[in-house]
Amino acid sequence: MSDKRTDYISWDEYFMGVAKMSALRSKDPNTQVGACIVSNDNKILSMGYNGLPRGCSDDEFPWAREGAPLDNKYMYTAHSELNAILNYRGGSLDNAKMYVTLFPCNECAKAIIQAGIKTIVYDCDKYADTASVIASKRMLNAAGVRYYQYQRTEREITITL
Ligand SMILES: O=c1ccn([C@H]2C[C@H](O)[C@@H](COP(=O)(O)O)O2)c(=O)[nH]1
Ligand SMILES: [Zn+2]
Repeated sequence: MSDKRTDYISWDEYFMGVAKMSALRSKDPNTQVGACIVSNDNKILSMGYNGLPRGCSDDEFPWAREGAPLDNKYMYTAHSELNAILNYRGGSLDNAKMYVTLFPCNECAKAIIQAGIKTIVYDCDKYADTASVIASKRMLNAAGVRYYQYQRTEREITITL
């Protein structure tokens, strides 16, 4: 009889866990988003989280949600999905899968489609009623990108760092 552990995490828990861990790097006070791109043979290819572009100080640019366009975060934040795509230093992302903690917006959907990613596994869809997410789903459907919601297992993991 084998002594193999049986309570190891599943692939989905592993990759969504990595996406959630990446999100912890975000400085956004309201919504932290993490993404993890995975190959067909379950290799992690890249990761990303929402944050300011290189050279743009986290302390100098605004994090507010409200106010004039130049005084809130939306003009400046690079989204986690785009960062994960841009962080990839290998060849092609054709047929890869993306695990992401928030459903991708329309701009990220464009980048995902153009990168050749074919599957999205998302956790939260809190902006489902917005034009951005409706447009995103319309483009993903047209482009044949499959997406489905991560099924939470409610497993809790404590990591001492
Ligand atoms: O596809 C997406 C959509 C949004 N984000 C980031 C951009 C912002 O930093 C937050 C959203 O902030 P709210 O305060 O919830 O409006 O999420 C992303 O990374 N990817
Ligand atoms: Zn986006």
